[in-house]
Amino acid sequence: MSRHHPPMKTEKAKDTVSTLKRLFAYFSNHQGKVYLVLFMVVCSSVLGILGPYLLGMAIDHYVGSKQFDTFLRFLLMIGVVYFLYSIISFLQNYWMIGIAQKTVYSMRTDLFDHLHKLPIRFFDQKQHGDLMSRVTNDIENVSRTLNQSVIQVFSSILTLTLSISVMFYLSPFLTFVTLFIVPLMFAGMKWITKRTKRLFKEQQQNLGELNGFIEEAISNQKAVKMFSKEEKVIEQFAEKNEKLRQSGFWAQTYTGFIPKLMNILNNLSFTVVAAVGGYLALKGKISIGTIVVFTEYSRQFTRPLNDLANQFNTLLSAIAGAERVFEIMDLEVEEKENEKVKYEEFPSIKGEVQFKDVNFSYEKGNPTIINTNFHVHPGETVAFVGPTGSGKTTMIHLLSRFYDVDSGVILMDGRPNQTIKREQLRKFMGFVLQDSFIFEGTIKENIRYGRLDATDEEVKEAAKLANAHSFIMKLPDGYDTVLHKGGAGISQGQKQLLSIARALLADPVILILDEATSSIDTVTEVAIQEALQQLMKGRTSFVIAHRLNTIRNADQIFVLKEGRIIERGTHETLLENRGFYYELNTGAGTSV
Ligand SMILES: Nc1ncnc2c1ncn2[C@@H]1O[C@H](COP(=O)(O)OP(=O)(O)OP(=O)(O)O)[C@@H](O)[C@H]1O
Repeated sequence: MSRHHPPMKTEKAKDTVSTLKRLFAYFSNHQGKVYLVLFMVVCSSVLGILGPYLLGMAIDHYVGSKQFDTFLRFLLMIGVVYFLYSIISFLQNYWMIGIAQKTVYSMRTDLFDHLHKLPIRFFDQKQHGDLMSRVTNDIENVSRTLNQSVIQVFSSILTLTLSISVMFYLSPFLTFVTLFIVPLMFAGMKWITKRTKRLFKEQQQNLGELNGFIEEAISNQKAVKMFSKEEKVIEQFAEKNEKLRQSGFWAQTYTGFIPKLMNILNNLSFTVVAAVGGYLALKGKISIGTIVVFTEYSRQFTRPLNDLANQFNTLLSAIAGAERVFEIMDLEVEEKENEKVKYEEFPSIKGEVQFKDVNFSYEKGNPTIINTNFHVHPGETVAFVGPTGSGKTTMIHLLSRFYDVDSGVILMDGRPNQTIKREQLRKFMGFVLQDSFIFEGTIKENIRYGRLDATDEEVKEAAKLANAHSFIMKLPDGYDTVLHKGGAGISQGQKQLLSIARALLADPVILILDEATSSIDTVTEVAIQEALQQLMKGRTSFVIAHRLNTIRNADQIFVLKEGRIIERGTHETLLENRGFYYELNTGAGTSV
């Protein structure tokens, strides 16, 4: 079956407010701590404002009235204020990191859980690297922002409000002079952020695409080498890498403008405040202490604006990341499609399967399975044969409800399969697929995957029935030999024997078998054939058959062509008919 990658769509501008709301909803699970952190932020902001104010008072007492004692008392107070400020700042960050980590932990769990409930259709269409990028990069982005930015944004807003209030109290005129840079800042920031939001999203999208490509290139290394496509792959990689470089370059360049712009405005504000303040002091309108408070605040006050501007970008990229995460979480889960259906409990089934007028298409207007009818009795073996693309794998997809029919019905023991929960349905089914699924773990664990509560003895029993025991015993650690992902280190045939053992252990009522096409040495081939006979015994078996032996033993053969069953019968009757099946067998047509 081929995997289809639709071209990446350019993403629409999304709803920032609702994304933020959803992010905050995650916070509400830790309400107590959030309030505590907010309280601390208030304390640290007040202390941060108090420091310069006290410094101004100290200077006025010293310079103005030469009261050295009071001056010293003020200095001591300043020391205490800054000490408390540091302690509280540390604690607020400590608590915030705790909240942030728990929040992203929940998001990651929710996303991963949701991914597992999504229909196969989604995975068939989505680039895996892009998904990986959402589970890792995007969540990491959110995590980083929550760790650092949220507190900064809050404390910046508070500091701004407080410092402006104190400035007004001290000298409204000088406050207006200080505030003249604010509109300049906003105008500059707006100009920059308008570009950066789009660029950040582009950068993340390009990163997702590149990751997808890398994942594919690495997992298909053999094929790449076999077809000598290294250069082509490197070329494609370079193209995607270049795209990422460009979007990264522009996103970072524009972001880099922000601190520079702030710096210029900062210095400008400082100069103006010093000049106008000095003039007012000379005129006796304000004290030297007030100028000190203003110059301190003008920095205090541009710093939070500065921080806000810096954090704004981090926030934007985190919001873009969160949006991408929520996008996946909003996709409909498999079961939800049929919320209206009343599910029936099925303790067991006999294995009778019926297709009634089944029609199905992956894409509208392009039917893949057309008007299909058949009836399979419990314990029968059915072989699907037909040229490539004729719909054999799709039949398996429908049987296992990876996809649901568009019209018609599939009956299991006489009941529509859509009234059986997928999870339960798949418990009745066992799968032995072309690409034997081997994960990193011991042989024992790999076989036990079929039924997790099986004892060691049962695992061994299944391996014996599957003709796998003897090769396992020849491995250095026997059943405890560790296999690597994909089963590197053991042969194709041995992998198949393991997956047969796994299926035997699961003891399904219905067996789905996608026979491997790869040729295997005769001894292993015989072992596999025997093991399969053992496995199919007494079960309803659906086989995408490639081996003549399997086809010959089938009770019913369905010959598929372009989504229709065009012939059906046993091997002998079909050969006698001298139709399409006969052509396939004699090699006149496409091979089976
Ligand atoms: N996920 C999918 N999305 C869209 N079209 C698909 C998808 N999977 C398969 N198809 C298309 O449906 C048709 C039937 O595919 P299917 O995989 O069932 O064929 P097959 O008989 O199993 O072929 P093969 O012997 O090559 O595995 C093909 O035209 C294929 O391109």
